[in-house]
Amino acid sequence: MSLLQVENISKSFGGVKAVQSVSFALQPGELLALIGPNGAGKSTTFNMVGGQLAPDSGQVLLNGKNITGLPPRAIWRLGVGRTFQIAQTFASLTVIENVQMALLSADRMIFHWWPRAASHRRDHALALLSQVNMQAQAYRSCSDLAYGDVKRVELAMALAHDPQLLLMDEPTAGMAPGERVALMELTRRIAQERRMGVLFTEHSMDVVFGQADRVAVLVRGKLLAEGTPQTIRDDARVQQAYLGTGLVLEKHDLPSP
Ligand SMILES: Nc1ncnc2c1ncn2[C@@H]1O[C@H](COP(=O)(O)OP(=O)(O)OP(=O)(O)O)[C@@H](O)[C@H]1O
Repeated sequence: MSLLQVENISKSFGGVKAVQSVSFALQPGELLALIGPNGAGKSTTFNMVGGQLAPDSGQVLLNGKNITGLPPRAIWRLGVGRTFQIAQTFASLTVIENVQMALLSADRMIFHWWPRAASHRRDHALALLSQVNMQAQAYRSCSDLAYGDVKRVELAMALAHDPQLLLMDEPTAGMAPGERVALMELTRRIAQERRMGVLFTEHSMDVVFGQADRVAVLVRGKLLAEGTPQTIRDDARVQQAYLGTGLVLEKHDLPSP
């Protein structure tokens, strides 16, 4: 049984068929990149998995359980974490306090709020920070961190409720090329260690082709191709789909296999 099974999901907005009968699966420990030109249906697909949107038809299964159309909080409770295009941390709190807040939420104690967070599961928070190599900066304010470090804190926060599946919406947006690859290498290592699946949308081809185990390509709402980075980079239909979009998908720009 797959960790995530997406079966023929579709979504229209008025007359716009944003996603049309898209299917794919994701296994534990695997990184699957969802790519495609602007308006291809990536965010819509992503939001149907996370519960922000309900599909018009089709279904989403998590470990065989039908989660189609459940609200985001219920899907999160079932083990689906999420990070956002713009990192969601509290700038006024320290790094460790941010992770402690995430642990309070995971423990259903969020309404205890401050000052409980300061003492809540400090060791666990430090262990999560050490997984993202941020332990040494635990007591710094989040507002003092470089953006790449904020993204790592956000990753530690997403791990606080021990997700089986992590949804990452353009995780490397706004980051420098070296930082992008480092963040996704770290994510990849954590995913393998925890046997956590990762579904991510991404525009940076160095990240997609260097880090994803598999790549799914959406074009105008349909799944055009799905396979290993090698298969996708050699697929003439994918090359064609990217022509004229302003996005680069050329062999000389991609890392060697
Ligand atoms: N809430 C909405 N109302 C109306 N149309 C929408 C809505 N959300 C998305 N669409 C349309 O659905 C199509 C798919 O959009 P979507 O945002 O899923 O694409 P995307 O691949 O994520 O694009 P991008 O890379 O630009 O973020 C587009 O034509 C978009 O205009």
